[in-house]
Amino acid sequence: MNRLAESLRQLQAGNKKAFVPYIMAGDGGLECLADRLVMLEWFGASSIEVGIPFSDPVADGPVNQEAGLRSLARGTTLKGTLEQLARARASISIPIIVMTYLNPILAYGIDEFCRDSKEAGIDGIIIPDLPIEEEGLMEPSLVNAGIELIRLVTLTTPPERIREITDKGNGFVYAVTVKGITGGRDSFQDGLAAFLAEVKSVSRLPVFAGFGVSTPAQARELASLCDGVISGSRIVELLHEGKMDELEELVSCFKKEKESVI
Ligand SMILES: O=P(O)(O)OC[C@@H](O)[C@@H](O)c1c[nH]c2ccccc12
Repeated sequence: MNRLAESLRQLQAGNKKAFVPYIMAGDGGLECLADRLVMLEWFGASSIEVGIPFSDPVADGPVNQEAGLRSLARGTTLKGTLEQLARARASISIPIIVMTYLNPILAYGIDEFCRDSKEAGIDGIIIPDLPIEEEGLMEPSLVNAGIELIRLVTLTTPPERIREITDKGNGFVYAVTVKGITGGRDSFQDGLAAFLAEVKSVSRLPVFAGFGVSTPAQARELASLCDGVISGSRIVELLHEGKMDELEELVSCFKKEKESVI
């Protein structure tokens, strides 16, 4: 069983919610990536989503876009990121999920990317601009490398397509909770509870929800409707501003809850 499947099994067995922080590789310098991953695991992250900077990140809001630009300005490459992830692998045990648009993979070479990702100990991958109709392009190499493709469903995905998407793979499904791009929101969209209930009812996979989670209270609210939450822009911001106490408070929000119950 791969690390991601095992982690999902443990969460379910322990009746625990997952908290998945997203960070931009190379923001703050690629040399600090491994330390940041170790810190996030220590704070209580269940998995970590690592973004590859890209010049045209269509799903990203301003905070993530700026982090990507800072990272690119420092010369971050996909190759360099995979090397740092390989180095980090020895020090962390939780799953690593890479988020990248398709173009950097095509430029790197699909087979080479899957091979090097496997060697780096990457467990899953999110490719927001790869529709399921085009997955054939990547699938054999990913399967060969034992890397799970994490697929997205959104508020506008019709039910039959949600079923089709969640019938695939052995990871989790990423339920996007807003109509729009990544970034903080004051409140969640109307109809969100019904949407997540629908995804949960058709999905054989655990359902993780993301987009717009910036506070522990929002994370708890959302987690009551699904199996885990993903938080990106706020994490990126707190790291950039060096607000480590607040970062710990957010990342550990389910861990603390659990401990205080005991
Ligand atoms: O930033 P938010 O609103 O907290 O959402 C998570 C998000 O940043 C992260 O999962 C992500 C970053 N870039 C993406 C592109 C597509 C899908 C997801 C993402």
